[in-house]
Amino acid sequence: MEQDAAGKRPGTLAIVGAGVMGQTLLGGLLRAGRDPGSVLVVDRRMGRAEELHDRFGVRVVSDLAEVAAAGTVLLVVKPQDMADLLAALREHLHPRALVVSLAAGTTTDFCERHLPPGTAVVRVMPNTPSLVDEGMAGLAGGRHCAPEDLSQAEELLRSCGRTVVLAEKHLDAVTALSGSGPAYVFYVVEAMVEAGVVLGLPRATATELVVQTVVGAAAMLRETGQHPTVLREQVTSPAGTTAAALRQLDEHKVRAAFVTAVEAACARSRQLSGGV
Ligand SMILES: NC(=O)C1=CN([C@@H]2O[C@H](COP(=O)(O)OP(=O)(O)OC[C@H]3O[C@@H](n4cnc5c(N)ncnc54)[C@H](O)[C@@H]3O)[C@@H](O)[C@H]2O)C=CC1
Ligand SMILES: O=C(O)[C@@H]1CCC=N1
Repeated sequence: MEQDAAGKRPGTLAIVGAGVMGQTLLGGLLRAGRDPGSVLVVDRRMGRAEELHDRFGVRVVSDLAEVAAAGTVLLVVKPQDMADLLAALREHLHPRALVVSLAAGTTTDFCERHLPPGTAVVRVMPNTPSLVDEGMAGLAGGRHCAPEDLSQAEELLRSCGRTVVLAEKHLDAVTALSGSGPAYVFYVVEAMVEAGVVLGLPRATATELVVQTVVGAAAMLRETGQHPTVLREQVTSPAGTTAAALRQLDEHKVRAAFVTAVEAACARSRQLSGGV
């Protein structure tokens, strides 16, 4: 966001937390053309931060005081670490800083209560396919967040995938669906590969068959725009093999299991807002 001359938001971006998601976002931002010199990475594990310096050429520090130079601060630590981080960050935040939190279950209200009054906060729920620029992120702005702040956060996340802006009350559902979603897909892939091995296929062949099937099915969903039910019916010949398999999935209540699993993830996201 462009501010008046007296209070321009600095262009430097700080990523606090260089774990799985921090590295994923960093990679996406650099692939999208961001200058490594404009990115500062902070992690309390110095060894980890050094790895990222060697790999990406970004500046890496362990001292939160350095974040004061950054106009945009991405918080990518575990939800349980957020309260301590926010308390430590408070005195080091640039007065015009935009804070973008990626912590599951952590509300903008929680962040705002720990930060200087009036701080613009955006809550984001990304997912790991950002690693291959196929991420999906849901975003919601906090109380002091201007439309320009939200656009700035969206632009950051668009460097590695798609974005959707929605009311914060929906972010626990987003967390349960697309945040955790890649794990459900990997779980299904694991189960299908195991089935192939049971049927006597070499594991590598089973894996190739399943991975390409999942990629192909996902591409069909996106490219045809057809409803999944229609696409499923196209595969299901009367009295054929697919019908025999789907009957077993229904008998084992797999569809219902998915609904209750996603509900459990959503409930857990809500619980995390209490810091537990
Ligand atoms: N892994 C995933 O699929 C997704 C994770 N998230 C969210 O992203 C956040 C990070 O998750 P991961 O990257 O998986 O965790 P992680 O454990 O891999 O990384 C967290 C990093 O934060 C660092 N850290 C913790 N406290 C710190 C502090 N006070 N100062 C500096 N560094 C600190 C840790 O040393 C660690 O390197 C979580 O809040 C999670 O809910 C969101 C969407 C997807
Ligand atoms: O499992 C978790 O808590 C995080 C949030 C979404 C994906 N991983």
